[in-house]
Amino acid sequence: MSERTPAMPTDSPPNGFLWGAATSAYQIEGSPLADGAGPSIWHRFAHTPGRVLNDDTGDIACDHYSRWREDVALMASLGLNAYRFSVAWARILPEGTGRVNQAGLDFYRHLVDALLEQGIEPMLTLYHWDLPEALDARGGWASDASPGWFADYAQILYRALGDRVRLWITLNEPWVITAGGYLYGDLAPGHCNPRESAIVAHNLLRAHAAASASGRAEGIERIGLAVNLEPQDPASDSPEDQDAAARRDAFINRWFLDPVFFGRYPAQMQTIFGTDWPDFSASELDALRAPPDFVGVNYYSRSVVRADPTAQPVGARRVRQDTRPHTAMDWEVHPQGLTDILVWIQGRYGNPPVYITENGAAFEDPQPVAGRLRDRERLAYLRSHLRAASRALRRGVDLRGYFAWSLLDNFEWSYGYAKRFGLVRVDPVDRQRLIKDSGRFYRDAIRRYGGGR
Ligand SMILES: OC[C@@H]1[C@@H](O)[C@H](O)[C@@H](O)c2nc(CNc3ccccc3)cn21
Repeated sequence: MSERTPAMPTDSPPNGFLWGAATSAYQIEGSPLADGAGPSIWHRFAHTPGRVLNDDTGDIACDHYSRWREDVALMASLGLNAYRFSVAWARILPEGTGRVNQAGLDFYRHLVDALLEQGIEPMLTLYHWDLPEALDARGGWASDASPGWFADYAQILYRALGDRVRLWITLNEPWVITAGGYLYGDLAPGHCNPRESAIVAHNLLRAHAAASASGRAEGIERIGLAVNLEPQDPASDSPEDQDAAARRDAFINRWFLDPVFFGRYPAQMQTIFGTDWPDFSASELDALRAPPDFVGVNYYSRSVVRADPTAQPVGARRVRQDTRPHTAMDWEVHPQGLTDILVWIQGRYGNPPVYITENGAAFEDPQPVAGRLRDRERLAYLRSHLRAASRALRRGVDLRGYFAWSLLDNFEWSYGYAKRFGLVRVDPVDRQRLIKDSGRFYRDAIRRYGGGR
């Protein structure tokens, strides 16, 4: 099969299937303080020496804030019929609450209108990690007031864009927000405090429920939650490794989905956090129950897990599969894990509608030659994972769309610009866009199997 022939599933996805790409505000926009916007925790974090590789910042990023018209045209040239993006909260509410910055609302309204003119369905993420700095100064997600702040912000956007945007996501990856920002400290705001992290996770769940309720009140019908999911395969059939994999499964995959679907935390959370786990009342737990209208699945890889009492707080660690291919993030390439996790959702949570809201890979790209960039590894990753998604469809998973991560090479958080996930190259000097071979493959696959725009 040649690289150009999209080796896609034999059976086409259902009618209305979305073929998209995903980005987030701080990673692509640049101009973080333009037109009245306030600073976010990522603006502060990236400007703190030593926090981001090479001290890179999102001050320019992909310059999408200026180039958004060009980027919508690029999406149309790829044949996308959907685009997932996030709104920078501090562009809308520079102080996080109170005064609304009309220029911020105008930016996103123009973007949405341009997408719709091209027949591209917008999927709007309300929060993709960039909390307004002013709210972090008031306790951030650890504050009991944070769910109310978030619901008020969401309501402003529902009222401004609810007549144009049909697909909404409250939070992107509450697990990463919690673990990266408050447990391990490698992401903004850079805290390392287990008890605080458990409170933050609880407030994020309260915030999802509050923003879902305020969306219902505004007549919004499709509100989802995007979660990073990662199958946890035990390294051996020993009870110790089986238990370790079960703990890490609860910690990563069920910490947030069980509460929103069942109104309870996984039993292992008490074991993992010990005395740092708060004593939540029955009513506090029941209030977390807010089943999403769809689950956004962000899938990249799986983990093979071995018990390790020194690897806290879970007592488990990943075992690198040295004989298997890995991406530039050192994540194993394991497409079967996508099928497995989609079937797992189907069985555990009652076959809810699902979108793959992120799937992609960073690799060391070759330099372009004669206007062509041959990113063979990323193309192969994309092909194998589209096939994996097709296997899930054949198993009856209610899969409604696929969003490649990412449309553009962009700011990869604490890695800065050193890791590139884009289907489209962004030149580090002049930000010129160049569609890579993986982007061409995706375009051909959409032409061949998509319903078209
Ligand atoms: O790392 C690639 C992307 C990132 O650019 C997105 O903003 C974010 O939504 C995202 N989530 C994951 C998967 N989960 C993850 C796990 C541990 C640390 C960081 C991310 C990968 N990615």
